[in-house]
Amino acid sequence: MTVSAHTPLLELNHICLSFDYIETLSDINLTMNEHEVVALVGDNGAGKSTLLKTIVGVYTPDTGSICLRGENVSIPNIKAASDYGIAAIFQDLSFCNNLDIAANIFLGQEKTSPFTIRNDSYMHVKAREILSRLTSPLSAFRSMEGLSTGEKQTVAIARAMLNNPDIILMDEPTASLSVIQTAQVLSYIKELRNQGKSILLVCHNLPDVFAVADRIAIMRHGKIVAIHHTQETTYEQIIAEIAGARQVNNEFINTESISVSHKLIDRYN
Ligand SMILES: Nc1ncnc2c1ncn2[C@@H]1O[C@H](COP(=O)(O)OP(=O)(O)OP(=O)(O)O)[C@@H](O)[C@H]1O
Repeated sequence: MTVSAHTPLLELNHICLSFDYIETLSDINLTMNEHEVVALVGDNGAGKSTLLKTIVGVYTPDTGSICLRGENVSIPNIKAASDYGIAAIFQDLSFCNNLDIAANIFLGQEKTSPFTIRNDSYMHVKAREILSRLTSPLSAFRSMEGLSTGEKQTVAIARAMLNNPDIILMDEPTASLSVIQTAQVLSYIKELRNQGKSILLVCHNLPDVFAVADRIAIMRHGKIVAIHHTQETTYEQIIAEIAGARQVNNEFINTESISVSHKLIDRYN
């Protein structure tokens, strides 16, 4: 297939996945382009994390296909995803607190010299390079012990950058961060987009979503129910779609539960 300027970097076509006969992902269609941040929003249990895990091969879709630059690919596991240039940062960040930042960036992918001696100097140079690409002031020599949650998130992003992926999937990277730490992580996301990366961002916090996303995809009950360009939508519309409302005469009428919609509007106001 010829790759044109319009061929999406990543394309999910009719992805379906069930757990114990319960459909968790239902006919998911989504594209991502280079230089793009796509936010995936939805209430708890909508299927956002499951979708990220399906893209990187933790789960195999029952039906549907994944295309990279127009080519159908099979991604059986996270290693294969990495080989295809897709990295993921999940919510449960795991680190070795007794090691420094460089060693944690290389965790499981340590660079060795002849005689399998760990090549610490290479790992520090490379870790410094990745951190500076993110514009992070963290030193690769610092111990993980005592890092703040925001600094740990920075190390997780740096670790995802190790194999220079084209696509980075992030599951709630700003959850439980302070205002300043959140701003820092959002600035890294923008920086990665400027470098041409494509980012799929699961995020509950709508101000964060509106701050960085180019497009917003709304998931409800395992389906993508709408996709908007960020500049062409509003908080109210996104909240209404998360809750399952529909617009009648410029008002959002909740077809599923009026109280869910009000609760969400209260949460974000
Ligand atoms: N391995 C699994 N086995 C069975 N059910 C699962 C599995 N993983 C997820 N589910 C179910 O799939 C549904 C979607 O879960 P998922 O974690 O993807 O939602 P989410 O939108 O990411 O929610 P949250 O915002 O709470 O993380 C939930 O009902 C969940 O219980």
